[in-house]
Amino acid sequence: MTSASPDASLSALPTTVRTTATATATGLLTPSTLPYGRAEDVLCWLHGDPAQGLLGWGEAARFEVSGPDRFARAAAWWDQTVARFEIDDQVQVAGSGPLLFGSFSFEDDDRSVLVMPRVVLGVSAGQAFVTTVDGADPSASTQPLRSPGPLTWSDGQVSDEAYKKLVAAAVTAIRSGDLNKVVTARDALARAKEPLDVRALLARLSARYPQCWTYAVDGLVGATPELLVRRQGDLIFSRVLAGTGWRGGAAGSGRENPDDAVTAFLTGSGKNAEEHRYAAVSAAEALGPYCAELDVPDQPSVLRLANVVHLSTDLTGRLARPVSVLELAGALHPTAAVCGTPTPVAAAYIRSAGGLDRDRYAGPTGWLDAAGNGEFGIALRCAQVSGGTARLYAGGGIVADSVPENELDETYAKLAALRDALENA
Ligand SMILES: C=C(O[C@@H]1C=C(C(=O)O)C=C[C@H]1O)C(=O)O
Repeated sequence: MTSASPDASLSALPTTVRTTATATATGLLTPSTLPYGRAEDVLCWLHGDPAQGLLGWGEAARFEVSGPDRFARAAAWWDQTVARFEIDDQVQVAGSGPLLFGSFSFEDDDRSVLVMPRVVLGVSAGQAFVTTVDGADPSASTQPLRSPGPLTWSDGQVSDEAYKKLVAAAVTAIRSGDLNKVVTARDALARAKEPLDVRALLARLSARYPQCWTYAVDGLVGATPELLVRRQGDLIFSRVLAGTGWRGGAAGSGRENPDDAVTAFLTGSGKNAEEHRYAAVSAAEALGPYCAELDVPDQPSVLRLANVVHLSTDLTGRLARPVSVLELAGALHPTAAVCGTPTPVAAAYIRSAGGLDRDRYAGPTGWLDAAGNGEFGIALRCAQVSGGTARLYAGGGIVADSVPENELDETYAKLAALRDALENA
């Protein structure tokens, strides 16, 4: 599925893109700068404290695509589109000039969405800038952030009981076949009386999770700790996570994991270390063919977030030839962290197990510029927001000795990121 034939969509496309420096202080790149509007209209990529990154609104161009070649088709559409622009980029930093936000489906046959905003506010390397398309007015008529008000919670497609059965079935399949690890997932639904203000969720997420990348593309909103790939010139970076510990109070589950035991559990557990090593090596194998140099640390580090801790490995490399961040994201997806191992066996198991429709959850989500530089995270710790409804997603890696109750707790700990943002925004 594409939104239109390439020629038809190109004729309606914008022609001029202009980036100028602004005096905006770094601390002012906040979601409250965005105009209030539908969840689907908010575009965001923020990281750090004070936050740097990109906020976008308005739709200058959109491309929807599905299929196993969706990354290549999106890259071809963007190259063709960019070639027609008259570009005046007075800043020349990461994210300046023509910019595309994108969010790809986990499975091949669901919808992936790419949106070029009409206005972008950015801060990169301490430099603030604004990009406008076809002379768009960059001054947003802002409104105060709106809190969601009282929420009603209900099961999504996969209830607590259904999730425990899904985990138990996965354990049986792992013990009896050639599957080593598979990532199962579930959802939960929150309903508010009024349409949700995505800006308020983003503000809460970026303040609480500065080490994560807070994102929004076409209503998919979250703060991911896992950066699938960054490409800037010939440098690449990827943060691989696998292995999760969580603090007490998995959202009222009654089963607690004491705070000081978490790191010891993660670093002391052979199972976690082995699973993590496998995830890091498989990411390195996907990136290797593109790289002249690739550094893979021997030992993982511990990434501490407000709700969970993870084993984490940062890969850094130098490309052997220029290649779009979209091609790199396509080569890495799906990683062992969100699919399992061996990849084809785990992917087939996920399709046949009758669990959750993932849509864009666990798919690559991020941005790219005219030269194919950019950043794509894995869409985790997220919700699909539409009107007053949010569908929250969470999952975890299942291995031969996984225990369904513990796995359910792990999803609660992961869901807490969005749950807290909804309840306290
Ligand atoms: C699948 C999720 O997280 C992934 C699974 C992890 C695990 O199994 O330990 C850790 C981080 C992520 O790679 C999720 O957050 O929904």
